[in-house]
Amino acid sequence: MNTAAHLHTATPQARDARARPVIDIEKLSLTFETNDGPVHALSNIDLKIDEGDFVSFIGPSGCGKTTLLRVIADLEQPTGGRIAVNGMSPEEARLKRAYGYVFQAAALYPWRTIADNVALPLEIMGLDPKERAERVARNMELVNLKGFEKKYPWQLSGGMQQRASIARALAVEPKLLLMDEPFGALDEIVRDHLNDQLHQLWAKTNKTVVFVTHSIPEAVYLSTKIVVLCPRPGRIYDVIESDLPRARTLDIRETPEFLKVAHRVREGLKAGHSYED
Ligand SMILES: Nc1ncnc2c1ncn2[C@@H]1O[C@H](COP(=O)(O)OP(=O)(O)OP(=O)(O)O)[C@@H](O)[C@H]1O
Repeated sequence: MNTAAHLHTATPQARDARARPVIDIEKLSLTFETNDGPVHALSNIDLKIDEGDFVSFIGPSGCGKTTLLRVIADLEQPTGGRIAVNGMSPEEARLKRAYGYVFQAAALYPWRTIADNVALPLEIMGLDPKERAERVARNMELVNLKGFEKKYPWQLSGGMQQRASIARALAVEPKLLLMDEPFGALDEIVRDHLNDQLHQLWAKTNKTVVFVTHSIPEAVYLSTKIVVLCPRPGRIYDVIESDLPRARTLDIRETPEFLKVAHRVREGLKAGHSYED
């Protein structure tokens, strides 16, 4: 672990905020009671995420990545342990709209234009039309969708639809962005492009991002911290503090430093993997 290098490259705001983690999880567990008996989705999870961190959850299918993200978002209730989001319970954080959530599928309403999809949470919040229009324009520009406001979702490519769903999550102006495999269904080239854009967006806005993925290069390219999970029960196998510079381009994937972090993630995945699956 290279905490010194990590702090050295953090912005001043990120350093100040390190006093209190954005997400603080202690001894958290979650067991689903099913007809086939209990499923131990999460067991004994300890994790701290600081402001400005980009944290990826990676691990084999069923290791609890989505469940952990949903616990942070107050979409699942833990059965044991403690979790605080911005010093509050996940429920309080949700009610205060402390986070934006991006799902695996873009989930845009086909009968609304892209701009109207991005505006939807702002309508629900009751923002006046002028502020709404400003926020829609600002966030569509952030995800490079300027000029596509009047299009309908089906007129856009999969990658553009996913960018629109990111703009919708950003429109509520959360400091925390929770993303569940947002690029999983896209081809490699589009995914590379969106990884690059997401990285730039994160660097520009200094948001805290929690990101679920199955892809080692994606996790290593995007993250300041990589959490490797393993299944049955779902638990943390390794937490890797990346010492790659915060300013990166996709070329970094060819460097020995990148390959070293990727190797450690791969070793963690192998060790925690059951080949009976
Ligand atoms: N609502 C539920 N009821 C019962 N079991 C559930 C429920 N949600 C998830 N599980 C189980 O909890 C475990 C963790 O699931 P989860 O979806 O969090 O894994 P994951 O790592 O995100 O998997 P994937 O990579 O396939 O999306 C799995 O065994 C899953 O079947």
